[in-house]
Order: sequence, then C-alpha cells, then structure tokens
Amino acid sequence: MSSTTEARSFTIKVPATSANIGPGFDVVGLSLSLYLTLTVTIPASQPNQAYVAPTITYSGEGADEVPLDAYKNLTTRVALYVLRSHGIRSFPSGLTIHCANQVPFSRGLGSSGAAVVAGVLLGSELGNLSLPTERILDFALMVERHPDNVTAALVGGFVGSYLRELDREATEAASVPLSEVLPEYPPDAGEEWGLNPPIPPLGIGHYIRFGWSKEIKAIAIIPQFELSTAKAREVLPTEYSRKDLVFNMQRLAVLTTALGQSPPDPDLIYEAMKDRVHQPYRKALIPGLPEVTSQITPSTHPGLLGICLSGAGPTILALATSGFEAIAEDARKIFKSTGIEIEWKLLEVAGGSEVTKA
Ligand SMILES: Nc1ncnc2c1ncn2[C@@H]1O[C@H](COP(=O)(O)OP(=O)(O)O)[C@@H](O)[C@H]1O
Ligand SMILES: N[C@@H](CCOP(=O)(O)O)C(=O)O
Repeated sequence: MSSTTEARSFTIKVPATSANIGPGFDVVGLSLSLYLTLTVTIPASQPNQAYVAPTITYSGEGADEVPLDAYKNLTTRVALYVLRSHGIRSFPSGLTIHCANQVPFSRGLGSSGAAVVAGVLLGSELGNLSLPTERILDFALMVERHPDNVTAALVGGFVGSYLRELDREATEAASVPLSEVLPEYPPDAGEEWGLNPPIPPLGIGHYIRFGWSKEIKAIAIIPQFELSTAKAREVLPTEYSRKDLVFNMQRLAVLTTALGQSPPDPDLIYEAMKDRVHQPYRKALIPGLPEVTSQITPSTHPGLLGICLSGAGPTILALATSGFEAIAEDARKIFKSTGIEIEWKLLEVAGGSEVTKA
C-alpha cells in the first residue's frame, strides 16, 4: 500500500429469493425476508506496511460448511473478480468480514444468488467503484447465469427479467467458463497475479418489477435436505413441446398481474402457478412434491392462493393471505409420510439489497 488511507466500515444486506413461482422458470423471482448480512471493516493503512490477508467469520445458515478462506469463499471470490476487473489486484490489507446468514444453503431460496450479489456489492465498495445497478447485475450474471434470483435479490420485490441477445463477441465474453471468471485464487507461487478476467458485456440483464398485493405472504416449507441447483438443472430436458410451453406462457402472463391485484383471486392464481417446464422433472429428486402441490388447494385450505416449487427446490413456496399454519402443518404431514422432515417460515416480500456505511 503506497498511501495512507482512513479506516472505514459498512454493511451489505441481501435478501433470499424464490425463483420461478411456478411457470416462470429462469424468468421471475421474488425477494423474501431472510437475509445475508456482511459487516465489513477496512483498517487505516500506512505507506509500506506489511500486507495482512482478509479474515472472514461466519454465523448462521451454512456456518459449518462455508469456506472461511477469502480465496475459496464464493462471496469474496466474486468481490475479487470485480476488483481484478477494475485493475485492483487484491483485497485491502487487514480486511475483516463477518457474514451473518439466514438463507439456508441449497434449498431453493437463492443462497448462491445472495452470495453472488453480496460479492459484487462488496467488490464495488472495496474498490470505491460506485458501480450502478445495471453494472452490478452484469457482474452477477457472469457468475450466476440465470437472472431470476440475482435480479430479485438486487432490486427487491416480484421481478421479471431477461438476458439481452448479445452479438457474437459479447456472447463469447459472457459464455466463458465459470472457472475463468472465478479461477482458483491466489495463483501458485511464482505465477503472476493476472489482471485479465473476462469483463462482462454491458447491459446483459433487463428487468421489470411487477405489482405485489400487500395481503400476500409467502410460506417457505423447507425440507431438511439439500439439493444443489446444478443437480436440479441436470434433470431438465433441453427441448419442450409447444403444448407445454404454451401452458406455461399462458399462466405466467396471468400470474404477473394477478399477484398485484387486491384482493388476490385464488381461482386465478392457483391455476396460474402450475408448471410443466421444470417441476415435473424435479419430482424424482423431491419425494412428496406432487402430493403437496396437488393436495393443498384453495378449497381444502382457505387463504391459500397458489403453491409451487421454490427455485430448484426442495423448498415449497405457498402464497396465502391467511391459514398459514394449517397450510404448513399439512405440508409437514405429507412430507413426513415420505420420511422427510420440514421447517417452515412465514415470510414477507423484501426490499432489494442495501449497502449502509457506518
Ligand atoms: N453466504 C454464502 N457464502 C458463501 N457461499 C455460499 C453462501 N450461500 C451459498 N453459498 C454457496 O452456494 C451453494 C448453494 O448454491 P445452490 O446449489 O445454487 O443453492 P441455492 O438454491 O441455495 O442457491 C452453497 O453450497 C455454497 O457453496
Ligand atoms: N430458475 C432456476 C432458479 C434456481 O433457484 P435456486 O434458489 O434453487 O438457486 C432453476 O429453477 O433452476
């Protein structure tokens, strides 16, 4: 470090997300009131002082499995990607980060999306880059390549997004393997710190926030087993019939407006939250999924609006205006009959990510 800098600290708070909401596979996401919070401190630095490597501490969900090495942890690797993309080779000396996490890992509640968004925001703050929202999204999309979770986590609310069609050069830039975006850091002894990471094309992701009726709450019914998103994507086909695509598009078109109407209409929403693009293929990975989504209906459970897989699962998302406990406890019974225990949480729709300077 060649100049004196003052100490500073800040927090980054990123919400959980539920992607797809039935028919909107890789398209819609909803931010939910569980948070990943980073408390970051950078000590004052003096010229020519010895470099001190970052320290990460971690509490809450995932604490027993998350790497605390800043060169292996997803959030800090993403932050380093952003820094290196702006000509900054390493973390500031003496950086400390405490992560307090409420978002369970690999349950379909967007933990990796939250970690990636937190990482881009961290890189932007550490490097004093003041990246605008659109550019933060570009960096997040270079790492997590479906936009539904990261967009909702970043901007908050019920959000629809698409990836812009890129020209050939930009497509190549955006398609580099993840191992090149987030290589193993630091390089082996003797290797140079490269400053040539793949820079995201400008304006990859575009989004819009839909209305959300205040009466609607989200019940997250969380089976007590992990299912990685990568594994739950491997079971999906690469081609679909016109019939199944039309089935989903018809429902999604209705759903994006229906969830903003007050009072919400269960007849419209229950049917509009059905899906033929991902849930049928994922049921083999989630015992109890078809039973829960077909046996818990607005007529058996007053207050229920609709029910679907949250993200890639295994969490089930039920949207409801009342009757929360009956919905969750009946889902518990169905899962229990297949040998699976659950936890459930009643959640609100959250705002977007926040960076607060101390
Ligand atoms: N807060 C976090 N810090 C570091 N890594 C995380 C964090 N949250 C999630 N991850 C990484 O993301 C993985 C889960 O991602 P994924 O399979 O996509 O499930 P999810 O549905 O929860 O996003 C975890 O096993 C972990 O490696
Ligand atoms: N559209 C993606 C969403 C994955 O969400 P996650 O919360 O399970 O990571 C998919 O369905 O694969």
